[in-house]
Formats: sequence, structure tokens, C-alpha cells
Amino acid sequence: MIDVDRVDVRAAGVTLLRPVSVQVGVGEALVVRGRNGTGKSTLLRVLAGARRPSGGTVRVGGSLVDARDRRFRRRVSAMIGLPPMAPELTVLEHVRLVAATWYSDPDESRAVEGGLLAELGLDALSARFPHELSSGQTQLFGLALLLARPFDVLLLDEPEQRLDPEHVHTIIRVLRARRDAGATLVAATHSSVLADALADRTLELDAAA
Ligand SMILES: Nc1ncnc2c1ncn2[C@@H]1O[C@H](COP(=O)(O)OP(=O)(O)OP(=O)(O)O)[C@@H](O)[C@H]1O
Repeated sequence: MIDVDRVDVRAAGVTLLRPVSVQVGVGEALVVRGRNGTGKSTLLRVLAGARRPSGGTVRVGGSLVDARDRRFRRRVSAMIGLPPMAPELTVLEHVRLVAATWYSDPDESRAVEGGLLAELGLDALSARFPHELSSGQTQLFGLALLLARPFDVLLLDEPEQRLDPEHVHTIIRVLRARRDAGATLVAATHSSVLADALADRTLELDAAA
């Protein structure tokens, strides 16, 4: 599903990501590890089409990455940092907005909304505004937006951020379910718990020379 071929990223004489090649099959989870500054977020941005590599190519489903292409956007759902939030919309309204944008059938959209909020333990918070959430709740809310739409590929940058150990297990359960349903996952993480629970394969990034 994902083919990264000798990709590197440089800017103004600085190496953000050393050359890397990796393939991830349909329904596989790749966990990206490495110390701070080794380029994990940069690699995810390249996979999401948010940053152009300096060299090499990335193909998703056989096509070159193109964030302007609706087929690519339909295929890839990414959470790299927290998503933008509208201060006047509730948690449920955010999720509904994303689901209704992607699912043409209103019944399907509603089923996704209700199921997701319950799965992430957010159903009691559905009427809250973003500023009324704790940092861990905000992280779960971001994950709800990531999952409230169709996708073949999930890209996640440190999804365990802000979460207590119990909620790390919640997201492991949620992400495993998506992988077992056929989604391809790429997750950068500093959590051994998450890596051990999720990784079909691991990519270890080295510090820039
Ligand atoms: N816009 C930029 N311009 C120049 N250098 C950058 C830029 N963004 C990131 N970097 C550098 O690129 C390198 C890789 O950064 P990146 O955020 O991808 O690392 P990371 O592995 O995700 O780190 P962390 O584990 O701390 O999240 C770092 O050395 C960083 O300082």
C-alpha cells in the first residue's frame, strides 16, 4: 500500500530526514521509532503530502502522493499534531462535520459519529466545546476526527501524547481494530507499549550525520 523509495528531506543545508526506504502492505502497521529530531514527523508529513521530499518518491496505492487529489485525500487520514478546531462547535458537531463531508448517506454518517464517540469514551463530552476539554480529552477528540471519515491509510504522530496509561490501551484497541479491518497504519511513537502492541514492522530512524 505504501512504498517509500530513498526519501530524504533537507532544508537550508539542514538534514531533516536521512534517506529512508520502506514498504508497508495493506492491513499492516509500521511503527516508526527514533530519538528526538531523527525525522519521524517529517517522514509522516511527506507521507501525508504536507511536505515535499528533497529526493526519492512515495507511492500510496501505486500513485504518487498528491494532497490536492481527492482520491489521495479519501485514502489517507493523518493526525500530525492536533487538528484545527472551531471554538463555536461542540465535539459532536466537529465529528458530524467531518463524517457528513465524507459519507453521502446520512445514516452512515450518524452511525460513525455515535460509534466513535462511545469507542473513545467521549460520548459524555459530546456537547462540550474544544476549550472545555482536558489535554488528554483533546487528544482523543483529535483521534475521533481522524477516524470519523473513510480511509485506507492512517498516519499518526505520537498518538499516545497526553494520554494516561489506561487511555493508551484504549487507543491501542481502537487502532488495532482499524488495522484488523484492513487499514494500513504508520505510527511514530516514543511508547514501547504502543509499539509492542501495534507493530507488524518497525522502522528505526537514525540521527542526521
Ligand atoms: N522547518 C524546519 N526547518 C529546519 N529544520 C527543521 C524544520 N522542522 C524540523 N526541523 C529539524 O528536522 C529534524 C527532524 O524533525 P522532526 O520533527 O521530524 O523529528 P522527530 O523525530 O519527529 O522528533 P520528536 O521525537 O522530537 O518529535 C530536527 O532536527 C528538527 O530540528
